[in-house]
Amino acid sequence: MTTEPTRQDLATTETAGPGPVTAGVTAGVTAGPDLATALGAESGVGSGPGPAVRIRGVRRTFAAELAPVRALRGLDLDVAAGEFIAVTGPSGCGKSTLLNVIAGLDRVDEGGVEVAGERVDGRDEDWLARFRRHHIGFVFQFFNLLDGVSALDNLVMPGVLGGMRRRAAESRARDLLDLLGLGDRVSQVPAVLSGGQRQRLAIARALVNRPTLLLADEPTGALDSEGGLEVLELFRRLHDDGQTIVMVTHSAEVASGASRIVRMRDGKIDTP
Ligand SMILES: Nc1ncnc2c1ncn2[C@@H]1O[C@H](COP(=O)(O)OP(=O)(O)OP(=O)(O)O)[C@@H](O)[C@H]1O
Repeated sequence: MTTEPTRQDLATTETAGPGPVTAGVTAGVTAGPDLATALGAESGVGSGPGPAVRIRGVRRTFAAELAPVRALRGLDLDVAAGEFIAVTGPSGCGKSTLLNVIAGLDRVDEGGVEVAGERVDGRDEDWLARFRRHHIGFVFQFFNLLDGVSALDNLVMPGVLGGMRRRAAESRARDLLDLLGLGDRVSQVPAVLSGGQRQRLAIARALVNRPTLLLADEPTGALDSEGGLEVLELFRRLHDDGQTIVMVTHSAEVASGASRIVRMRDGKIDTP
């Protein structure tokens, strides 16, 4: 049976704070004082006094041929607004499922998920699609870019879908491409870009609608070490400018660039 915790259940539980930044890296991404402006006023703010993400008692079990797979087993997690957390843990411990649940891409069987002060679990698909458009930027391991269209249009399309007029979306897209060191690539298709450039393009796309929360599932997993460090450096800049980021990674080096490392084991948080 599914049990629904009330908003009060979620709100009355303790909130974890951000930890120290543990490491720094350098890479060839264009630095710029305008990044905070480009991100916009909504970035990094859980649009309310509470944490950006608040998860309580979440369970998610998948049907499987042999036996049900208990991917999340009563998981609790808080992410403060402006935090950059790295989620690590062995293969199959539930990291991607956790991201999907935060984004409302997967449902929960039990427990509660709040993002930017809004209850996400138990919503219908239309509500979730709208919510994601305004609050969530998702970065995937294999980029998930539109192959047949230019770098610019890869950004303009989600901007227009997010409610911007085409001209405004184009202007925002150009700004982001400039800031992420892709200003000379606007009319190129993803296929001619390097892996690192494709991932930067995917990050730019995720930022178009000024998301409250940037979620990244193994964003450096398909890149060589230089490309991976570039992406990490970019995340650190975004974090410095107030962007809240939850990143899943297998790499200890990449994880050490986050402001807090959260370890998962057997569908739960191992280190709160
Ligand atoms: N849609 C699904 N249907 C069935 N089982 C699933 C589904 N999604 C995930 N699982 C299972 O749930 C468990 C957790 O999967 P998840 O992808 O969240 O783990 P992970 O920690 O991200 O793993 P990895 O590090 O290998 O990517 C795994 O055993 C996986 O096979």
